[in-house]
Amino acid sequence: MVRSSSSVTLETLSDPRRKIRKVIMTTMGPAADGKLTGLVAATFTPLTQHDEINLSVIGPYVDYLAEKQGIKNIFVNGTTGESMSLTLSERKDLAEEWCKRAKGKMDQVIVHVGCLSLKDSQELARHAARVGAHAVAVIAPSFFKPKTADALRAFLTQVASAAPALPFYYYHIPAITGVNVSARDVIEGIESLIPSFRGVKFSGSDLVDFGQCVSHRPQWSFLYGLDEQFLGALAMGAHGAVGSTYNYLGCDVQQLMSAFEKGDIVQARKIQFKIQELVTYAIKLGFDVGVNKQLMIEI
Ligand SMILES: CC(=O)N[C@H](C=O)[C@@H](O)[C@H](O)[C@H](O)CO
Ligand SMILES: CC(=O)C(=O)O
Repeated sequence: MVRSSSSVTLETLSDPRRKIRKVIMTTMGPAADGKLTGLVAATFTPLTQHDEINLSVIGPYVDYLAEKQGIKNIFVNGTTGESMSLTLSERKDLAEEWCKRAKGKMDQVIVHVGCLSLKDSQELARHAARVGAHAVAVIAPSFFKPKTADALRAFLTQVASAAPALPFYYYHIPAITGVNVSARDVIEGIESLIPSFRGVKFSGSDLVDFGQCVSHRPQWSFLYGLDEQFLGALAMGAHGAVGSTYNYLGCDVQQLMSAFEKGDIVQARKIQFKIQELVTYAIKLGFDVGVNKQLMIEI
């Protein structure tokens, strides 16, 4: 199993030298109707030095995100969480621990349950509902790929049917899945198949597709997933963002959103440029989850 080489440890998460930054809440706070908005941190999976999942870090990790990064929502077992390299039982243990520890501290815990196997995805969706997740998200299967929007909708529909009471999000990440069906095509008529459908975590670079999703159903949540061009997505009407860098740049991006909302585009751009520089630097280091975990430790 290939997993990230560095792990987030209890010590690094509670390092007293870590600068305590002021938590800035923006007007993109929790919506009264439960609509998912604002920043969502895509959490890392803490591992021990022996490559076992390290559940003991999750409690302090939640506190750190809430208190030091102003994060109110988490997306667990996603790309950043290395879900596709974990076993089903590890994913279940992690989902349960995140939900337990986030109770009363986070507004929403979204559990990614996508797998190559439909049955595994359904099992994880049922489990997420049982352990108190607020929502589930599903990525397109990427070995035998759905070639049409219909085929992808059919897969998503069957997963959603295993947890019909939970809000459901499609996780669009074409660069990794190789499934290049536009998100706008995927969401066409999806509410009649998945009544619990609530939006898309959009980790593609195509802002035309993104804009067309937002304009099609502005009442759903369209959350952007390329942290380095979030400002472009905000201009297209993004309701928030899900990303790995919000683990350590949460406060900075809250400021970016506040600046955008106030119309201070120069300030918003300044913060976005900084994030672009950081991501470009990380790419030069061979940006993978291991490098990303290291950034969280060092920043
Ligand atoms: C592939 C991947 O991990 N994407 C993340 C979420 O979708 C992003 O948060 C990126 O880590 C981030 O945009 C930096 O490229
Ligand atoms: C960024 C994100 O959403 C993920 O890691 O799944």
